Amino acid sequence: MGAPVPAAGQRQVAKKVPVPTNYRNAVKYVRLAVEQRLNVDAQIEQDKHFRCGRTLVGRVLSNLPKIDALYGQLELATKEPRLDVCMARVLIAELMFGSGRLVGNSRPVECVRQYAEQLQSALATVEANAPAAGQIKGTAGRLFVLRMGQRKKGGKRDATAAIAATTAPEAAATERAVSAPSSDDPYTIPLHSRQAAFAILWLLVYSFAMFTLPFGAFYGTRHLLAERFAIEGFHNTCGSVLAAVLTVNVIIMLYAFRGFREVEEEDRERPRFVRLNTSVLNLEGSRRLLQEEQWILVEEQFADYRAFLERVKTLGEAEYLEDFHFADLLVFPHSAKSFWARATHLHGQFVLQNKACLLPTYLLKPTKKSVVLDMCAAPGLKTTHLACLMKNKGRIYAVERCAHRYTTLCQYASEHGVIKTMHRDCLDLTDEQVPGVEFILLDPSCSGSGMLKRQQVPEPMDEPRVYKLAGLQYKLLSHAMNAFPHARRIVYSTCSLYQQENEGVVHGVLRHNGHFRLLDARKEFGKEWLNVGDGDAYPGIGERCLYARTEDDLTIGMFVAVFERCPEGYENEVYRAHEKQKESYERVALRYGITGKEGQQQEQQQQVEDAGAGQEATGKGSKKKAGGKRAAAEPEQQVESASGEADVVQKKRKKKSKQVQEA
Ligand SMILES: C[S@@+](CC[C@H](N)C(=O)[O-])C[C@H]1O[C@@H](n2cnc3c(N)ncnc32)[C@H](O)[C@@H]1O
Repeated sequence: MGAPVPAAGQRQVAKKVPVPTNYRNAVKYVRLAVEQRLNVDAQIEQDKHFRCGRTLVGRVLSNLPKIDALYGQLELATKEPRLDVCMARVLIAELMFGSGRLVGNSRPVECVRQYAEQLQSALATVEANAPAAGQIKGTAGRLFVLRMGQRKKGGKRDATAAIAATTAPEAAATERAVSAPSSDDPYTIPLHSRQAAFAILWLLVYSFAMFTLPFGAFYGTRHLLAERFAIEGFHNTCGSVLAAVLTVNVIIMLYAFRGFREVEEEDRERPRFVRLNTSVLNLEGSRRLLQEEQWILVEEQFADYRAFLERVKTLGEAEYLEDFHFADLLVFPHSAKSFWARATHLHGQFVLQNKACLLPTYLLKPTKKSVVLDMCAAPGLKTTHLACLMKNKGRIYAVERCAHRYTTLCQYASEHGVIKTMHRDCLDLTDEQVPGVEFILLDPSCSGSGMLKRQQVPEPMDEPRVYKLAGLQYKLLSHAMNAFPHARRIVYSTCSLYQQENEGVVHGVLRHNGHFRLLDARKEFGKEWLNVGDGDAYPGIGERCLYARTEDDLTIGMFVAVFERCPEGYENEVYRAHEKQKESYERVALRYGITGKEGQQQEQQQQVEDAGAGQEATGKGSKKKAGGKRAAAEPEQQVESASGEADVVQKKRKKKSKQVQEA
């Protein structure tokens, strides 16, 4: 088998290296599927010791025609008679369509490895000869079934579809065509249309049930009670109504149950993110550890972020990816949740943390040995990530005011000498207590509307609460900008999707703090990112802030804004515009003999009227502009509310407005 033959008289003492268990197991199932035409799906599912079975076996079966073509083209049957054909299939699949490398030095592995280059060049010919989508119409009915299976089950795609394909070799031969349906295939129904059709169908079924079954239950029970048990009158009616009510409730429960099931299905697309604790483990080490746990690293290259996300959605149950953006983040399928819950022996090296939470820490970009302040630190996931990014050098002050959360923070921080925890209110903090702070992370309490649970069971916005939170967030951000004279970069983040807590707060704070400016977070990030804030409602602000969105990024919802101290003598544009406006208010005030703030009220009123007139004249465009102005005015109002001035100001405004009208 290609292994060097020992020279005459030379004794060979080489120990026989065993073939890795995963490969041996895969060979067993491939043999059953290919030679005996068995559906091994259920068997693999039950084989708890072969967790990566779906991926390994699926990979062979879904590429079987190409693998066999490669096997034939290289004449492996004659050149390597001792190499078992199923073993060859598994190893070629791994090498050409899987991780791209083989584990260990067993003889079959060494044997296939030596053909790696030849296999690579032969693959181009084999792929060129593979049948195109147009050629598969004869088996289109079967392919339709395959597509349904592939799209619906996501992570289970490989094995299920491939095993079905194995039972029909002609269908398997078109695996490539299956994964890229052609527009001229009449059997392909777009996924969204199919989902909508099913939703409507189910709705019809339930409404039909709702309008028929309770009546059936009512009259059936009435009849039964009267005929069989001779119960008439009031008792009969009670029994019949009870039966109808029970039926209604059962239907409602079934409907709700279906809803929960759908949420679970959606969950399945969401990955489990795991961060490396780079203080104790590097990427290479993580690969080794995970391989020992039978995880398979998908080493594909992605053209862009969207292509990566699509691959994440179809991760096999034993596969994982290294993240597209962050080198210290790994992406596992949703089903890995239970593995990570059990794998307590790995919790020191790996940290369960959502990808969105890495945006603020990466964007803070603390330099080596710098002084960082994490104003709202507990439980400390971002703090410990900062410690890793800073390679445990410099100083991180981690502040938390809530006692029990502070205890958790201390536990997390205990491994990182660079973190100094402080149990206090960060609004009382001054530069003397945390000397020389240059970088500030502010991740304050928020409504949490971006958390998955809140998104799955949406509830209406609690406006007074959000209003209050925005006031507090404004106060904290203002404090960050003013209490620490050496602060040069501030990152503000929330796990809220409400603009009031995000762009609104940023706008309010820029307006009153000319010495900090808002950076373009997308540019600062330096990599492809999909979502930014609302630039229509908050021009010059929205488009500079980042959002992570569950529906796109498969993460929790998160907002991030990055501020930088302005150079000497420079003030941010929002502040300058506001100052200019204030001057114009003062001029109005002088004209009418009222105070500056009241002048502002007059001017704003005039602007709204102007916008209204413009809207009438120009339609939609002007309406948007007016909306933008109104939205932009919100944080100002929130600040006033936070300091308890709002009512007084309102009353004064009304009174003076009346006076001016009279004048
Ligand atoms: C969203 S959590 C922070 C999460 C944390 N950054 C992480 O990634 O693990 C907000 C925290 O800020 C704390 N907090 C809120 N206001 C505070 C204040 N004025 N001073 C200190 N901590 C505060 C809350 O108790 C809460 O633990």
